[in-house]
Amino acid sequence: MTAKLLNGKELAQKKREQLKSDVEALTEHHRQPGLAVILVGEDPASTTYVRSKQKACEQAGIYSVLIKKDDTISEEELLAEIDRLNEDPKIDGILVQLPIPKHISEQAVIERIHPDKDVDGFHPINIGKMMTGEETFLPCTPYGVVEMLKEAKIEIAGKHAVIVGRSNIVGKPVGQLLLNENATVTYCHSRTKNLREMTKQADILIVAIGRPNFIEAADVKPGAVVVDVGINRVDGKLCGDVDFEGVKEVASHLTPVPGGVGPMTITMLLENTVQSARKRV
Ligand SMILES: NC(=O)C1=CN([C@@H]2O[C@H](COP(=O)(O)OP(=O)(O)OC[C@H]3O[C@@H](n4cnc5c(N)ncnc54)[C@H](OP(=O)(O)O)[C@@H]3O)[C@@H](O)[C@H]2O)C=CC1
Ligand SMILES: Nc1nc(=O)c2c([nH]1)NC[C@@H]1CN(c3ccc(C(=O)N[C@@H](CCC(=O)O)C(=O)O)cc3)C=[N+]21
Ligand SMILES: [Mg+2]
Repeated sequence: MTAKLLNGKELAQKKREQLKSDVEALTEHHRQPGLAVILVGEDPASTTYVRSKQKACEQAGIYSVLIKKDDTISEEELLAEIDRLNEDPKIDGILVQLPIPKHISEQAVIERIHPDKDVDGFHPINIGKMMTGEETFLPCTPYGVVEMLKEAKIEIAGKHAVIVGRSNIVGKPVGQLLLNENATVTYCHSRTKNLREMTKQADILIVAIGRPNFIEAADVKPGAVVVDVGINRVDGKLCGDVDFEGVKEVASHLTPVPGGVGPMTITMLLENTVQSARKRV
């Protein structure tokens, strides 16, 4: 068996074309959507991601500002910057690139962003709305994963989804979104016993741990849908948390890294920004 590729890059491109015309219409009739990205420090991976977000905004016609801060910035100064953007009428979305330096509270920063400009979907109010199924900004990576499954017409309702990883930005919310779509959800993490027995029971397996090639063919049920969220650099090359070559022989569908979930994350950020602009007019 050879898995069908879930091509995130292609779907991301298609969605960005649609967004581009939505942005044109908004700009013409109301106002150009705007995104502010705050980057603290000079971590090379973060710098690269932020650059791709900016490039994507530019291509879609979204106004974007990058606010670069030294990694010695105080929490107070960073919060004051967020206050300023909360008030700025040109800005519909605010994103603080994570991780941030340890002397600044991540929770304080996330909670300072006005929930109506929280295009990452990380604010507790928006997380609460996601849990109760109210309309809100959905976290970009989980949102992108669900969009990819829907595009491929993969049935979610009634399926057993196993999530490996329970971070606030990926694992927990992706499980919640799949639950909202009526999947039966199991979470696995670093304290899970017999993890590889669990993953073998998944109809839909989502892996987000940051361990290169952790999930192997023997951990996957034949015919399962496998979504690899992991981004790892090994000898200067990108790879996921799933052993692509092995798993593609047992899975029915599989995301590549790069070109899978990553480009969808950025596209859903653009979507959330446009959604925010629309609500503001
Ligand atoms: N493609 C994309 O758009 C995105 C990709 N990523 C990538 O996804 C990966 C995960 O990111 P993120 O969620 O932020 O990571 P975190 O480091 O915040 O969380 C990792 C999670 O994986 C669990 N874990 C770690 N090692 C193991 C193990 N050996 N067995 C079982 N569980 C384990 C941890 O368990 P515990 O809670 O018990 O510690 C934790 O829940 C990274 O590679 C990251 O780069 C992240 C965001 C977006
Ligand atoms: N506030 C905040 N919001 C985030 O959404 C956020 C964050 N902080 N911190 C870091 C993680 C990681 N993340 C990625 C986005 C795009 C790709 C992506 O485009 N990946 C490409 C490859 C990129 C490359 O070549 O390095 C791909 O998979 O094809 C990856 C990872 C968003 N994150
Ligand atoms: Mg994390």
